Amino acid sequence: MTAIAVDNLVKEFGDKRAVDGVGFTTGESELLVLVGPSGCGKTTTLRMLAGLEPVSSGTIRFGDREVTDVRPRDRSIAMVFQDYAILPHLTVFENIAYGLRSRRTPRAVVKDKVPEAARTFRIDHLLDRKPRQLSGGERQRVALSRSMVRDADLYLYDEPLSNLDAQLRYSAREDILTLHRRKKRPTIYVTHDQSEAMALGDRIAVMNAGRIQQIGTGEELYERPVNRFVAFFIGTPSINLFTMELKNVDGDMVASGCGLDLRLPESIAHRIRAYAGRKIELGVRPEHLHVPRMAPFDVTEDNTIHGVVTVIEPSATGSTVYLSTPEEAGAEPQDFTATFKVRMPASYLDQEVPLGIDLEKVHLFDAETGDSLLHGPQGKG
Ligand SMILES: Nc1ncnc2c1ncn2[C@@H]1O[C@H](COP(=O)(O)OP(=O)(O)OP(=O)(O)O)[C@@H](O)[C@H]1O
Repeated sequence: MTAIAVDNLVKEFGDKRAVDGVGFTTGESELLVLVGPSGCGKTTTLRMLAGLEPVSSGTIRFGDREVTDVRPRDRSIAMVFQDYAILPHLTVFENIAYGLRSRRTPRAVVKDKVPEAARTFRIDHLLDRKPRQLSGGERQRVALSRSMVRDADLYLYDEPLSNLDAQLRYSAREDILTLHRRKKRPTIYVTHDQSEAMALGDRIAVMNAGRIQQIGTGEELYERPVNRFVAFFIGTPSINLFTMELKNVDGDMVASGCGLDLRLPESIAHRIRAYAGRKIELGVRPEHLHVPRMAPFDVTEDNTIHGVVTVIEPSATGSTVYLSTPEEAGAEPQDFTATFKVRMPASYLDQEVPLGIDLEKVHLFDAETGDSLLHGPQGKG
């Protein structure tokens, strides 16, 4: 079976570099998600893979075969677009069969495969309908059925769920995983939604400004982001970032700033002594802030942040609490977020509370470059 290898892919539109040296390989049955903010070059990368957009430079290989300049129809690709590309004048059956017919598939095969795919996606009772008689979710499943009937070397999805409401999106994710598990072929899935990326991807490539910032499993990206961008993009609510200075205080490494002096544990300190005197951003994920009496570690003045509670938002699993560092802390107040597994009573609103920071789990980034001091090319982890 075919795996995909993309090397140093560049796309320029005039003097705009939309894709700037993208490279990755996929496993033979891997689902790789490209995720990133609007305009970062995801769709352009996908269109180059499909052959719909010529590359400015770089190579694309499907297994042993270089396809960089091969026409789209000779690439053996099945693609599901954001707008599903469903033909309004054809019935559901004919829409699903479209790719097979255009490849001159024998009638008997079409007659078998189309209802089978429609059954998989629970639209077999709609085969005679026209697209205008379908709901958004049903149309989306027509598009999935159409890619199901094809035996392609590569499956591509461009934000196929963005037109669906939240509930349908969850069930459609399952449909996509069903299709992927049946096909066991490399699949590239584009989305701007990090939670969708986490739910679907075997691995995730986070893109920004035309480049892949990091590729890894959801867990790797979440726990070991190589830079501030990845740390901030992955995870909801986003990681809290505090601009601070690293100090060596009698051999201890202390992160100082925003009214805080945080004594970093030796597990982190020994990796960053060379950075003493440098400006950093300290990243704390909202779930790594703890009410002192419930913290799984000792809360002391070396790991405490004080915050005035500004908003308490109940969530399915507890509460999300928005806070601001108190004014008298000797620095500009800074907003930050904490998530708790329990409901915080409304009586805490406008109150100042101490929270323990799990310093074993913090992230440190060079304030200038945004690179992690702990993970990736600059770090040792
Ligand atoms: N045909 C084109 N001509 C000129 N510029 C283009 C063209 N297609 C894309 N671009 C530009 O290239 C950049 C990347 O676009 P692309 O559509 O790949 O981003 P994206 O990450 O998929 O964004 P979105 O999530 O909004 O679809 C954008 O700045 C876009 O304006």
